[in-house]
Amino acid sequence: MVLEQTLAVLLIAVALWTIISLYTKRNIIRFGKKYSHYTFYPIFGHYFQLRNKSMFDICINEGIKKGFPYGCWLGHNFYYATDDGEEIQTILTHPNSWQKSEFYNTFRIGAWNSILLLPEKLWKPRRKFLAKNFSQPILNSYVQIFYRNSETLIEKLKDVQNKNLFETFVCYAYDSFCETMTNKNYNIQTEEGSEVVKWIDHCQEILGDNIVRVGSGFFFAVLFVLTKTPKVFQLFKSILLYRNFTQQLIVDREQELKKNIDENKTLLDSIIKADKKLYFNRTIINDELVTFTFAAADTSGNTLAFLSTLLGMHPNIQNKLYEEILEEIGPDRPIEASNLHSLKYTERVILETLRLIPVIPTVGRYIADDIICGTKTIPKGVNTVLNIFGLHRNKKYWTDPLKFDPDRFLPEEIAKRPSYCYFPFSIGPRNCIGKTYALMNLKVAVANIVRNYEIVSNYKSVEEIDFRIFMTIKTKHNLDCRFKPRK
Ligand code: HEM
Repeated sequence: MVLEQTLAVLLIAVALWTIISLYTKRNIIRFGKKYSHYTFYPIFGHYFQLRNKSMFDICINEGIKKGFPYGCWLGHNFYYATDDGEEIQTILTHPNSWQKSEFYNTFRIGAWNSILLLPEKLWKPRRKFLAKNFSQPILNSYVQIFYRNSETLIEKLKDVQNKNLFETFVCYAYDSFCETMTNKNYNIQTEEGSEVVKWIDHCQEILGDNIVRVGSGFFFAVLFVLTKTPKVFQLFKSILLYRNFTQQLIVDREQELKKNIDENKTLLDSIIKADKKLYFNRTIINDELVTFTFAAADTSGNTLAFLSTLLGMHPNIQNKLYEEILEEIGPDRPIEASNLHSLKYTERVILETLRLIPVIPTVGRYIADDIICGTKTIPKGVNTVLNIFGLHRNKKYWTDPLKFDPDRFLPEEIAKRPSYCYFPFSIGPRNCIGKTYALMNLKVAVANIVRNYEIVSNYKSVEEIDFRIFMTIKTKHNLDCRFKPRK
């Protein structure tokens, strides 16, 4: 009797929730009809049609196959995906879209309270405070750290051959970033530390493969926990191990600061010493460090793996790059901050890599109030998926988009196209805080790799590369990319 009554109450509650939710979302349902290709079921949305699809399928492949813009319902959350530059620019710079799309909530499992996810009011002071640590003189002082770690990378590349390419480069990026944070080298490239990279990759793979199950709302997330318990266990284990690693960085640095109270050199120092209104406990400091280490290292490391492969596929571009590096720096001189500005071709190669394979392929914003985009009004409550990957390959803006051509970034070529067709670091208030840091780090690594190795790859086209994504982009297979010592 009690069971029957409980079930009846539950059913009534679900029915009521469904009716209220559908009523409050009636504008979105009307809007969504124009863009979705599947039948919408109350409670489930497009769960049945999409549940086995990965994040890459949903955010990118669906749009490529069926055309952008398109929409889908994950439970009662509607997602609108676009690859139109003007729309993307309007949304990213609009005051009604400060908040991140619902799918970012999956990131909360690892870092609840970081700059990436904070609501506008809390985000503003934190961003202002953190941005001070990215001034040009501070970044210049990091170049010797990048260079020292790139020397270790050169050694590691001797025996990387095809396998673990992402791991090798991401480890380099972790070593660099952790040292700029703590003034200490964690030897992630050479010691057991590379486990850190495996844990974070594991989390991305599980979440990327199960995004529909995890991102369709509370009921489906519970269903995911119940039906995929071993995966959930692995996910939480990896997150915990990763958080322990970043926690150790904080403890180590705090001890250093106790020995020398005047020291205040790094971003982590300023977070540790910050006004307690910004970072009021150790958990929040760790949330920030989890976000920063991941945002800095996974992005830069994956970009280096793709850039090397693209150079291997294009020997002419590689030779031109090699000539610039020999001319501007020489075959074995240490790379210094003053060298970086003159590496113009190197910069074009990096920018073109980030066009063809943007390491953060989509960003998302929640529409807090109606936004007018040209002739269309995107209603309040829509989650947008702003498809940087699609934008960077959109034929409306790029001729022969799959061709790797760094000269697209010559100043005269940039002037010919609209400013809104290239956003690898996003734009607007919540753009990448580490853009200059990333470009400097990448330049040092690329210059050192190319003057030491000739890179070879057998791919004929980027279409041979099969991608997978969660927050960042990787591949489903090892990349075909080999490094032959130049001397
Ligand atoms: C190739 C390298 C990189 C690329 C392509 C990249 C790209 C991006 C993009 C597209 C966003 C916007 C994300 C969103 O809207 O949800 C972002 C945000 C962010 N990036 Fe980067 N990033 C790179 C490297 C870095 C580095 C080196 C750092 C740190 C030193 C960093 C720290 C961050 C942080 C903290 C945010 C969140 C900013 C905020 O919400 O205020 N990134 N990045």
